[in-house]
Amino acid sequence: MAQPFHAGGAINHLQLFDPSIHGLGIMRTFWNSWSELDITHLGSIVALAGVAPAAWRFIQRTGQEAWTWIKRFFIASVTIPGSDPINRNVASWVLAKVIEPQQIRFFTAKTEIGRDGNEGQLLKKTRRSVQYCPHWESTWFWHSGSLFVVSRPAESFKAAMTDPSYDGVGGEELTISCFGRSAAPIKSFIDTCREFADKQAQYFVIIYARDRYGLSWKPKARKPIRRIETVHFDDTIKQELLLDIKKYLDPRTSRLYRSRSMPYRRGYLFYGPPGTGKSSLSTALGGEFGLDLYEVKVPSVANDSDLEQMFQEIPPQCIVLLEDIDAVWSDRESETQEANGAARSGCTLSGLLNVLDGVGSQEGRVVIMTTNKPERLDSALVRPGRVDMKVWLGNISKNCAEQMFIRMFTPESDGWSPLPKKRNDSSNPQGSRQLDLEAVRMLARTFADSIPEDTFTPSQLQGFFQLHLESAVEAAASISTWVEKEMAKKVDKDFEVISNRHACRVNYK
Ligand SMILES: Nc1ncnc2c1ncn2[C@@H]1O[C@H](COP(=O)(O)OP(=O)(O)OP(=O)(O)O)[C@@H](O)[C@H]1O
Repeated sequence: MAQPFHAGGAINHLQLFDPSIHGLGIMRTFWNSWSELDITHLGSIVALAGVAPAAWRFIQRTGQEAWTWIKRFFIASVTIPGSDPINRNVASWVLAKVIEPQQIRFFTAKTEIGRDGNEGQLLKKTRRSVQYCPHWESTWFWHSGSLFVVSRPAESFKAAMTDPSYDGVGGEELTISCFGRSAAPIKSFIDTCREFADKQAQYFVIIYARDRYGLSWKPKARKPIRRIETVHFDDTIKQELLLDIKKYLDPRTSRLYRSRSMPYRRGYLFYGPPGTGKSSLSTALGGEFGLDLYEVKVPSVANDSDLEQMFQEIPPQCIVLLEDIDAVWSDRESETQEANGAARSGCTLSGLLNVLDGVGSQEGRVVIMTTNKPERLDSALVRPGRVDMKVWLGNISKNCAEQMFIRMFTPESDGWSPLPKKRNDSSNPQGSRQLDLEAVRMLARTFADSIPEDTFTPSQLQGFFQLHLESAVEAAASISTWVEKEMAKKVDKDFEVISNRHACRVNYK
């Protein structure tokens, strides 16, 4: 009998699925044992799976194309650069009002640094708190009757996360889009975000610093407001300073300056030994007047154009803190300073004067310069118009030491008492006895009597309090011994030089 012809030895396609020919019988039995699926359908499924990715790519491309057209004709959008303060305002609003209520499940975790926390816990690496930053690329929400989309590129978020000082809010370019042919709803949305941020920020000062590449300003820390009363120095000078800044920030002053063609700016110099509160006072002023703080570490500035760039990007109405301003030398003093091994900034004196006087500086900023070495400053830098008020922050006076003691041990509403815990006191299971404010005041006077006038820095005294925080009585009793020990220590040369300046500070002012 003639056999059917098989081209190229190929078998008939019906025979291909004949279980008796290829031993597929076992597989078929297996399939049938747990599924109704016929093995002959497998080919179609495999073919479909092969087509699916291409189909998905097609749908995506079509979607993107459609989205581009929708954007072009039906969507308004505003892009906010990562370094702008509005960026942080919008990011905070989106986090609080959209992302958190959605109970997002995707986070980036990193060890929290530079935050106030439980000091004891911070000593153990494994106990350091973890910061969880919600991970989102774009989010949709309704606001005041309009549909909004806020998106941020994932790449810039990843880059921000590698910055150890990043606190997880803002700092990446944001694009806000809304359906409609007008950007007005977006502008009103941004106003809402700013009001929201203002309300939130009333308890915090935001400190901006250059990112690690020196390319843009980044929020470095959000510090709880430090009350100005917690920075101890001459009360009269403190009141003068507060009044001066208040008057300067008054909108009428800005109008008056402008109408008389005067540059609207004000400069302050805080000078004194290390640890006397120059940085603390600057942060406290930020809180007092609701201003953000832009920190420039002068010795780290690479060159004049970097400094100029920094100043151009600083918004109006903020504090610009130029720390360690003595690192800027004029050409004539360069050789002697270098021989002394002093730190030198990459920017020059003329570069600094240019940014202080430049167009960008006339926008209501408060410029604060700090130095430990006022004698090194060029007279051109501290002339009126660049520095309008000089504030000496020196070693602590008896009066300030007394105030500091009262602040440290004033009984608080949480039931904490400034007395040592009495061991085995069964009548008082919590071991605390109340010490009223009058008793604290009396101890403060005894304490201050033991402190020599203008000898220790406030930070040294703070160090002492850190050892005796549990008990006002113990602190008052231990101070004489501490003073003796500290006095016996070798006095640092630099301190002597600065202390001598104190004597001629009246001339300096
Ligand atoms: N006048 C002060 N009143 C209260 N606390 C102070 C004062 N001066 C310093 N301290 C405390 O000492 C620490 C260091 O203060 P701060 O950094 O402000 O000093 P500084 O003068 O800026 O020092 P440096 O010149 O080294 O930068 C802070 O924790 C601060 O609380």
